[in-house]
Amino acid sequence: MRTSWADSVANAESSAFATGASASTTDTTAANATAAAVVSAPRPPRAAYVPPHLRNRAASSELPATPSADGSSAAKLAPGPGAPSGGSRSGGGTSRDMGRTGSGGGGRSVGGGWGSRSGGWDGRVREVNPFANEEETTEVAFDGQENTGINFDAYEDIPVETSGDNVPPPVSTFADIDLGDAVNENIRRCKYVKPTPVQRHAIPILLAGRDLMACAQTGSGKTAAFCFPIISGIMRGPPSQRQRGSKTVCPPALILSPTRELSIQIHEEARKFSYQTGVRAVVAYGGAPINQQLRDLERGVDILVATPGRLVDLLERARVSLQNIRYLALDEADRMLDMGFEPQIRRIVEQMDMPPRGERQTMLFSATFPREIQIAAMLFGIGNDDGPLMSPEPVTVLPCSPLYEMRLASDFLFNYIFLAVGRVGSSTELIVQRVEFVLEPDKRSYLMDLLHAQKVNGAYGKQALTLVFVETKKGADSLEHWLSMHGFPATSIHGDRTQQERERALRSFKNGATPILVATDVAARGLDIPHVSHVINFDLPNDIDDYVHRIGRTGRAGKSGLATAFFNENNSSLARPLAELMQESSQEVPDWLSRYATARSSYGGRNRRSGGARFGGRDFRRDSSARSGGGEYYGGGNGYGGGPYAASGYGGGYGNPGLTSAWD
Ligand SMILES: Nc1ncnc2c1ncn2[C@@H]1O[C@H](COP(=O)(O)OP(=O)(O)OP(=O)(O)O)[C@@H](O)[C@H]1O
Repeated sequence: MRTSWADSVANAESSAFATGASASTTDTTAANATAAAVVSAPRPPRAAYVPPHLRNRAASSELPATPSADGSSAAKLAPGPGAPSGGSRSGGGTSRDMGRTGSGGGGRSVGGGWGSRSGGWDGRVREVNPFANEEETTEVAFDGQENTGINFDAYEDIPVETSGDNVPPPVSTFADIDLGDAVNENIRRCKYVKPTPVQRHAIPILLAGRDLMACAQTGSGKTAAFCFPIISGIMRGPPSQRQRGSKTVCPPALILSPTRELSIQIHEEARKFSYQTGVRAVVAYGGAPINQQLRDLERGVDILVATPGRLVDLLERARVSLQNIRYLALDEADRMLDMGFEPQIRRIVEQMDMPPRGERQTMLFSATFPREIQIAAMLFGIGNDDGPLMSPEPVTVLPCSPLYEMRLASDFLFNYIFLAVGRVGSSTELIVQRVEFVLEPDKRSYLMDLLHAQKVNGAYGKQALTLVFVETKKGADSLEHWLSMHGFPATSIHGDRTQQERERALRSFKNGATPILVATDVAARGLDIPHVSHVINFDLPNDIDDYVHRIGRTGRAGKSGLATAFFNENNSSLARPLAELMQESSQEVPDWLSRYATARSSYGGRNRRSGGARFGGRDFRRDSSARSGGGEYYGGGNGYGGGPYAASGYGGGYGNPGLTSAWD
């Protein structure tokens, strides 16, 4: 068995080599790049905020060009959100239809059409080239690798489901979407040749101004799927406003994510996508000096990428106002709506000055959505323009119950479109999954065998990174120490490390200095680290969705990867969903795991997110039993405290205070 591990490891790693670097490969971390932007760059002179629509004009106050009559791009998709006619959008901000009606056309005329956006920020604030650092380091670290090995064909036969009213059709190429010359140039710089399936579907939906709940597999390009339409909408929209003399900024777009590192990463991506468009992205997250972030905000912000805790802080200090928000994106949305984040999210979205749903455009993205969130979206108010399909009143809502989480989701969306690329919560077949039965005391020696196999096979180095997930922060420290003592260069990331330490660890992992990263769930979601060829679940999580996100740190952007899990009695509640997931992803399920799964089902054990009967691949507005309020999920009227979810220990993952994920 161990020999087969070694083979798998070797195969996965040579395959990682063979497939080459991802489109945006770099061996510098997002944090590094951020630091480069913030620290190394010469500090630009403080400047008054200049809104995007004015930034690419000559210093003399030119009038906007006459709307272009150029029909050449008329056949292309153009953003719907508030697309103005005649280049002016003022006065249109209050109706429910704000940003909903445009079907293209008028918006492109601002400033004489996309072609006239020469790019660049206001002359007084220098925009650092987000690609410069990357190009340099890419040459050094990944010499000889080009972005040609990305196997996006692997996604081609994935079933796609969309539902909702009047779903805009997907596009086939980036050329089919009128994102503008500057964004197109950035797509080229990113070396994106064609849109991934989630991008093909989501971008037209979002450009049409519709709310969206989108689920697509890890590593399939969701970040660009929500960033491109936001950038494009901002470029075409009204200028961002700020009262003269006020220190409060009012960005038109807010992207929330659950961890600091993910926020940094999204910000880096947004900076690339918006380079020379005049759209300015700023990041704010906890653990870093707030003064620096305040100064950055003062220079102007169109897209604020933030973690919820730090955002609440900024709102309380009145340094940010949400009154002009037109685009709200929740990345890792299911996590953001989970118990741990709920108070902050509800506060941000409902209790501050953010325009209500219907007046802003809301987008929820994740690789996993528990079915309760989908059902909630259906039940409480996103059914259609006339309002909720069902009144929420008859249902008892207990805080800390899944229904509470469901209500939260529904509070955000308006007449949304549901998009599922692949089965909701599924894992890509690009990841080879192995599960080994390993008793607790044997785990370290098994791990050692795996790592030795990698070393022996000669693929141990910069381009073959191994991510080891453990359950606790203490466990992470201890395993890191143990590995280092045994000659394996390792570092760790978890919630007890300072932000500086976390960013340093990530950097040294990414650049291969310490090719083993021991992590808690703080690194489970969203992080896009090139060359992670092996994810080891040293401790399995309690929740199958967490497993999906963890293993999704490998096998990204069409590349293959390997995921190994150590399973024992302590993980028996995960046996069934794990076996199902593996089966669905065409993986070999060991007999002993199937037996565990069967035994577990026979006495009713079930992981809350698995739900046995699957929550996958469909919009729950179509589920008549749910619609009627009866059936499996609403029967009993017990406020969701028990039923299928009780057995799995709801909240046992992130709800466990021992497993802090740094969300601030
Ligand atoms: N159209 C494209 N062509 C080539 N590469 C792409 C394309 N779109 C995205 N990528 C690359 O694919 C990788 C994964 O993208 P991204 O991080 O957005 O995935 P994701 O779906 O958000 O994953 P997760 O669910 O783990 O958060 C990134 O390196 C990104 O640059």
